[in-house]
Amino acid sequence: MFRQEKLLEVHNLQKNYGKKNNITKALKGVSFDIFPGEFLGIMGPSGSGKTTLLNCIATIIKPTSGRVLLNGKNISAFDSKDLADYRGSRIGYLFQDFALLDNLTGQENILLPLSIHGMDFAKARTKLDELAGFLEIADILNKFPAQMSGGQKQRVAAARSLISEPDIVLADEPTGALDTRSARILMNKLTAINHERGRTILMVSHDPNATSFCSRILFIQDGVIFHELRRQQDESRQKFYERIMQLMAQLGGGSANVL
Ligand SMILES: Nc1ncnc2c1ncn2[C@@H]1O[C@H](COP(=O)(O)OP(=O)(O)OP(=O)(O)O)[C@@H](O)[C@H]1O
Repeated sequence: MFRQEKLLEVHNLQKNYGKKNNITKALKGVSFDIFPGEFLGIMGPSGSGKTTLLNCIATIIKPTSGRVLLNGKNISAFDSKDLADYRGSRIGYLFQDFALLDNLTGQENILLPLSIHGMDFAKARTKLDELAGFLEIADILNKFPAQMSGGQKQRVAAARSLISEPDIVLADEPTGALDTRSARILMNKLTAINHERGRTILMVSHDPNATSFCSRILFIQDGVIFHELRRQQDESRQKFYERIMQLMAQLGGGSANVL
């Protein structure tokens, strides 16, 4: 029988902050797999460990114990060259607050990772033009972040996260700083990146409107994954949203309609 290879494996990840009498156990043994082409959401309330989990996968922070494997390779065993390649090319990162450099234009922000990791200029230019068209940011490429709307900034950040054609895009509350309309535009773009381009996405969010775009959602609370929801084939986003809300009703309230 055909068995799909796992793209990313998270094995029993634990992360403690602080020392001795003042320890916060942010992750208490988190395990899951991501398959190529998935759009996986991680949902959980504030302080449940979502950003900690994403930052361990991105190697921004070091887990206390446990392993993360990309294409079967343990990322904590990478030498400095493999680690630079992993951070620079194999993963793309989308932050809630965009993390654009204020003194660089949109285009310069997008191309920055490539100039650090040395992609061929002509290839980068072609890729930039293609992404700018797709993300509808072609007319703001020469603007500075202060001259862009929140939605435009996040689409520039999305282009930056995709320019190196990473194996996986890690998104941390990418709609958190956006109004409802900009959030929906961004989520539609991320969905198209996933559906039409087959790019794998791991997105953490506490917002059911955002995660209703995902194909599967893991729920985390107090550093532990406790439930999984899978979007059925042909299930509408409204129906999936309602199932997310039903589950969340056990933890708190919410609105019955997608935004
Ligand atoms: N650098 C740190 N030092 C100490 N404790 C931390 C640190 N970073 C996070 N924590 C704690 O770890 C726990 C998990 O935090 P984390 O930021 O991963 O949660 P989150 O689910 O992303 O929350 P939010 O949705 O509010 O961003 C929280 O109790 C938090 O206070």
